[in-house]
Amino acid sequence: MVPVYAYFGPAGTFTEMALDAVLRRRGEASTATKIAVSNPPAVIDLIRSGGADFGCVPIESSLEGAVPATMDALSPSAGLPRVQAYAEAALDISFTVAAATPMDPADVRTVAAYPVAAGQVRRSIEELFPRAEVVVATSNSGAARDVAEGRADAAVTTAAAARMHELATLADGVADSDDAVTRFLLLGPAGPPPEPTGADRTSVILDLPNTPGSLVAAMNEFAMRGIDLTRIESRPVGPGQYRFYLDARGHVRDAAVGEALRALHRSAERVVFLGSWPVDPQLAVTTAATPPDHTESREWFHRLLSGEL
Ligand SMILES: O=C(O)C(=O)C[C@]1(C(=O)O)C=C[C@@H](O)C=C1
Repeated sequence: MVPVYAYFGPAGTFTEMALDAVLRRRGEASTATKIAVSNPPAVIDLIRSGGADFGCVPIESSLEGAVPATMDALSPSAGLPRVQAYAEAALDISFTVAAATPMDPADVRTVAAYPVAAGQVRRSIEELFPRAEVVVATSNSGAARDVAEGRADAAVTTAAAARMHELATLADGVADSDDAVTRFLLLGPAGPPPEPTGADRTSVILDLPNTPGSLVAAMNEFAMRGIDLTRIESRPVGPGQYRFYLDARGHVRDAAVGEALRALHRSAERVVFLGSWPVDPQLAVTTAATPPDHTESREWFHRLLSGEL
């Protein structure tokens, strides 16, 4: 059976481009069945209910930070199955501003933009369209549809969505920062992680006891084993209470990472394993310290127990 891949749509979003990049890497670009879903939590729900085999969602923008809707949906509430990440894709992000027909920038009064996108182009839009007001769209591709259907004069969108809706490009390569990158995850149901590649990322969600030092202690399980943390986020779960999301360099099958996770399981109220997967080559860092080799110490310990030493 051909796997079904859900993504945050409609067609023409950056999320679809990220999914296409992952499918090309997996050699499935021409065979996969793709279905567009209206928001990231709905993609995750579809995986949990078995309506899709995999799903692609944005997780983090280098300018706007975490995508809260994705983060919250990743943490399963009681009784719901865990989802797991199997791959990531990083995309350089710049936007196309398009209108139904070519028009004078001074005549643009409303610009439809998805809020995460609006945050990445605020200054550029003020400069390009000084008389425009930004109106909310449901996605980057949805912004183009808003223009095609007459709800806004111009859209902050993708080149693909502008083409799909036969819009006229007013500006291309629009971004307040020229090094904006958004990272996307390919999610699926819980299962064995892909083989270690030597440049992997492992991600966990932690519910920690509300006691002094519990977060420091959790981070120290990585630090003391020489494991580099690449991301630390929190999301509120109640007044003054937080859930923590930690990404670490390495694979759960690396002895050091496995030991850190087992230690967290002993001390945390809940550890949700979000997966181990290859880092997108664009984000690979070569300077990180190499974790100490745990194989030798484990063999030493086994020999000690067996009385060989
Ligand atoms: O995939 C899209 O086009 C989206 O609308 C999502 C999204 C995001 O939520 O981060 C993706 C990339 C850009 O950073 C802006 C928006």
